Formats: sequence, structure tokens, C-alpha cells
Amino acid sequence: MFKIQTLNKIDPIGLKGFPLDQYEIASEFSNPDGVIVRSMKMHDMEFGSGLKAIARAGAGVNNIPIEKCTNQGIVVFNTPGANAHAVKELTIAGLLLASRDIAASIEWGKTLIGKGDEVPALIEAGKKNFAGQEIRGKTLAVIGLGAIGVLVANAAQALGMNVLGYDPFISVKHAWKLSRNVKHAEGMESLLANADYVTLQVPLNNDTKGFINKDKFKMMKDGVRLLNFARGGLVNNTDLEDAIASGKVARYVTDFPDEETLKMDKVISIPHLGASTAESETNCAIMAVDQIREFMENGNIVNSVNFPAAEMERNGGARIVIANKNVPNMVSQISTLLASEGYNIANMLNRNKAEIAYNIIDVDRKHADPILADKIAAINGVIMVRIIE
Ligand SMILES: NC(=O)C1=CN([C@@H]2O[C@H](COP(=O)(O)OP(=O)(O)OC[C@H]3O[C@@H](n4cnc5c(N)ncnc54)[C@H](O)[C@@H]3O)[C@@H](O)[C@H]2O)C=CC1
Ligand SMILES: O=C(O)CCC(=O)C(=O)O
Repeated sequence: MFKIQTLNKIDPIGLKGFPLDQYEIASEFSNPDGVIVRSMKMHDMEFGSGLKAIARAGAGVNNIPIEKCTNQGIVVFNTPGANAHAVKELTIAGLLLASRDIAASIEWGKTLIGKGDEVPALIEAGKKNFAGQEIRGKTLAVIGLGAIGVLVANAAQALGMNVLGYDPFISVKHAWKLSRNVKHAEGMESLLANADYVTLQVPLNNDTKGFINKDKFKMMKDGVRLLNFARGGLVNNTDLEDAIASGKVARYVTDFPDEETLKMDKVISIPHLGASTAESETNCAIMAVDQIREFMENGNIVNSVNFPAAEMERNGGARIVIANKNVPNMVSQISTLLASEGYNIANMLNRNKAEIAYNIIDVDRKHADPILADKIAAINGVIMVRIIE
């Protein structure tokens, strides 16, 4: 029986994908085999010795201590693209919220409660204070052209915006999906100098923390509107406050409010609703469950952020999966040990990603002695071993 711990509310339709004769699902376990999480921060958590995999039902993995997981042989999955349409739609809403004074005008409307028959006239008289601008014909800079960025760029283009895209690491898959009308920005300076709107669709990591800072604000047009549906830490709050005070930034729409931004003028705060649609939550949960099952039951890895992709058909015999440091001579030591223990390799796959290598080895026996796992684990450089039957 595999124990799967859910750290946030995970969509029940997705969780139904776990067969209950093989999986136990609960929000509390002392030593689970797998964890499914959304946004809960896991950096201070201790991981039990049984933990094999963490699936992030979503895209961003900055709430998971990836390096610690890699060192402990824990495979971390995410669900790329599964919530992209939801975030695209809210980002488009963000463009409109940044352009028309919708949020403030709604609040103002409520102040007229009690004015009785005067309300319609007061509404007409007051609306001049909330005039805005159109997005059509304006230029949008999309920073990050992954699953969400491409959808945002294409949708904004379809709404009549000029769209500039920036992503030095764009994948071929996403480049194929990008509208040919989206222009490729040569560099950050020209990108920001030409944009009326800037939207961030990049992950938060060591390279992007504080990505939008005073240097970047200097490159932007006066009165720029900045959208952040990616992560709060991408924008330096002190520099943002200065940019708002000087009129450089006319609006900041964020899905990641914090104590500082909540107090700032010209900030429109949304409580991290980007992926909060029924469709997204279901898609993410289904994908996370499928990926965890494939790993638990077959050792196959799809959409891991810290382990290489590795998939091999089962041959009906026992399967040994091994993670080791990506250093020379590991495969030869493992295969020598298997031979000396009398195991014949029927099929084998070896993949690596950065400092980690992952092996799937099918032997031509139905069962492998659990002691074999201990012997493989004793090889210097081996991080994780499982026998799957
Ligand atoms: N508001 C919300 O609820 C949600 C927010 N997100 C956030 O959006 C981010 C992006 O999500 P996806 O598009 O699904 O991820 P993705 O991995 O498909 O795309 C990210 C893109 O950013 C690019 N990138 C990375 N560093 C960059 C840099 N320094 N400059 C320019 N481009 C860079 C990558 O090459 C990649 O193409 C996530 O990491 C997450 O933080 C994602 C889903 C929901
Ligand atoms: O699960 C959520 O609601 C948050 C989604 C998100 O931020 C992500 O997928 O990166």
C-alpha cells in the first residue's frame, strides 16, 4: 500500500485516480511514500525515509526544497501547462484592470448606497473620475514564453495589442505555439523601452529573484502598467514603491500581494487566484496523480523538475530503479553487482540530468531479493534504490 499525503486541498476528481486497493490518501501521515502539494511551503519540513516523490499540482516549484529532495533521492514532479489557460485568462483580466479603473470604481459605487433616487445621477457625474485607456494598439512585453506566456502573448495579440516576447530559454515546443505576429525582443532594454504593459510569466528562482528592480524600471516608459501573475519575489518592493511614487508605474496588478504591496497606492491585489478554476484544479490533480502512479508502480518519470525523464515498457519481470550521482563508472558497478548476484538484465535505460543519473533495469526474473537493494545502495554514489514487482 502506498501512502499519499495531500498538503493542500487537491481536487477530488484527480485523487479518484488512485486505486484504493493500492493507495491510502490522507492529509496526515508520519512517513508517506508520496506527497501532493499546491502552494504550501515545504522548505522547513523534515522528509521521512520512505518519501519517494513529491508532485506539485501546478507549475511553480519555489515552495519545494528541490536541492534537498535531489540529495535525498526524492523525485519532484510538476504539471506543466495544466493550469496555463486559467492563468492566461486572469492575466488578460489583469490587463483590463490595469487599463480601466474597474476595481476602484466598483468600490466607489458602493459608497452611494443610501442615496436613493439620486444614485443614477451621481453615477453619471462621478464616472469621469474613473476613465481609462484601451489596450488595443498598445504594446505588451511578455517576459517568459512558456506554457502561460505563449497563451498570454497570442491572446493579447488577438485583442489588437502589439506583443513583444522575451525568453532566452524558450523551448522549441513553445516557440511552435507562438503567433507569428509576436515580435522577438532583441534584449531587455529595447523590450522595456517600448512597452506600455509588461507581464511576468517566469518562474521564481535564484536567477529571477528581484528581476524587476530599479535598473529595469529605469528602462521602462513613464506610466507603464506592470502585471505579475508569476510570483511576488520577482519584483523588488522598495524599487516598486519608488517607481509608483515617481509615476514610472501607473498600475501594478499582482496575484501575490504581501504586507508591503497591500499598502501601496496604484496596486491592484488579487489573492493568488491565477490557477483557481475548477478546470485547472482538476487538470493539475489528474496530471499529478498520473505521474505519481507511473513512478510508484513502474519507476517511470514524466515531468520531473529535478530528475531526468525516463520511461521504459515493463517486460513482466522485476524492475530495479536506481538514482545515483552523475559520475563515471556507476552503471558498470551496478551491472557487475547484478551479474555477481545472478541477475540477468533483460532491458535497461540510463538517463541523466545535471548532477543526477537515473537507471531503470528490468531483470528476467519475476522477483528480486530485497537484500539486492541494500547491496546496490551500498555502492558509493547511489542515492536511491527501489525494487518494483
Ligand atoms: N498565478 C498563478 O496561480 C500561477 C502562477 N504560475 C507562475 O508562472 C510561472 C510560469 O508558468 P508556466 O508558463 O506554466 O511555466 P513554463 O516553465 O512553461 O514557462 C516559464 C518560461 O519562463 C522562461 N524563463 C525562465 N527564466 C527566464 C528569464 N530569466 N527571462 C525570460 N524567460 C525566462 C522559461 O524559458 C520558460 O519558457 C510559474 O513558474 C509560476 O511561478 C504558474 C501557474 C499558476
Ligand atoms: O495551486 C494553485 O492555486 C497555485 C498555482 C500556482 O501558483 C502554480 O501552479 O505555480
